[in-house]
Amino acid sequence: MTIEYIRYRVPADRSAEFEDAYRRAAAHLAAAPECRGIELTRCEEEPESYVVRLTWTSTHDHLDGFRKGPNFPPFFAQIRGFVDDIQEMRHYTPVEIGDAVPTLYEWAGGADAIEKLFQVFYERVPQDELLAPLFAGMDPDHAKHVAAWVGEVFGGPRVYSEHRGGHPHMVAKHLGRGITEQQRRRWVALLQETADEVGLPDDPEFRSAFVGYLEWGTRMAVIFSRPGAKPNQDEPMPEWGWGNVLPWQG
Ligand code: HEM
Repeated sequence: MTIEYIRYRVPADRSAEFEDAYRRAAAHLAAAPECRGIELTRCEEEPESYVVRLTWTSTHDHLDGFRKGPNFPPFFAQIRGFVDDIQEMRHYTPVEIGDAVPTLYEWAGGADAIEKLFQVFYERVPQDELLAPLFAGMDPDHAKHVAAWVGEVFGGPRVYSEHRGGHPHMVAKHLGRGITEQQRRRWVALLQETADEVGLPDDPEFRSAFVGYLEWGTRMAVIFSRPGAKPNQDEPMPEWGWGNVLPWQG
């Protein structure tokens, strides 16, 4: 993850035009898989100063992917008139200083809690008539692997990326499996029941983020598993957060 800061000094009589240009440009960033977010801020003390904060999957993805890809020309066309107003345009690497808000991984109880969830879940799967056939040849360490994946997605250590082939490996494991909508729903329902059974936090904020990920992830798994599906295996690892609600304060 790389943060790019672009600092502008825009004369007051062009500020509305500048903000509109970025509103239009943002649509082309939204279409780019390399871009994970954009924020435009205006200085309160000196309204001529603006800072654009762009989150890229990596500096390489920005420079070699986005800049050379189809979304750059229409993006740049919107903001090219303000290039001379740029005062700084550089990439920054986030420095780990701890976070005021815990990750979903920490809130869930870390690696032990997530492993227990999937251990119990995959003990139940072979007894479920809809799911059992899909998992008949399951790797004996499957629960551990899925726990490593989910832990990483929820903000935990990069175990799956570093030791299990990351996103491309996970995608490959679903290819050609033909997962049905009924099976997807059963997977989600059984995992939620298991979450209750193993005592995963049940506050509304955590559970809404958890179920949000399950809905998204299982629907992606169904898409990957369709006959002839050709998913983009270079997609970066998903990163899941709290969404619109912060952790429960009691
Ligand atoms: C959030 C949703 C899901 C996540 C995070 C997930 C995660 C994973 C991961 C990480 C693997 C590869 C494990 C390894 O490295 O060996 C995998 C494999 C697999 N997944 Fe999923 N999956 C999801 C949904 C589903 C659903 C809905 C189904 C079917 C109902 C499914 C069926 C399978 C099967 C059959 C395998 C291969 C198991 C084996 O033979 O080892 N997945 N999944």
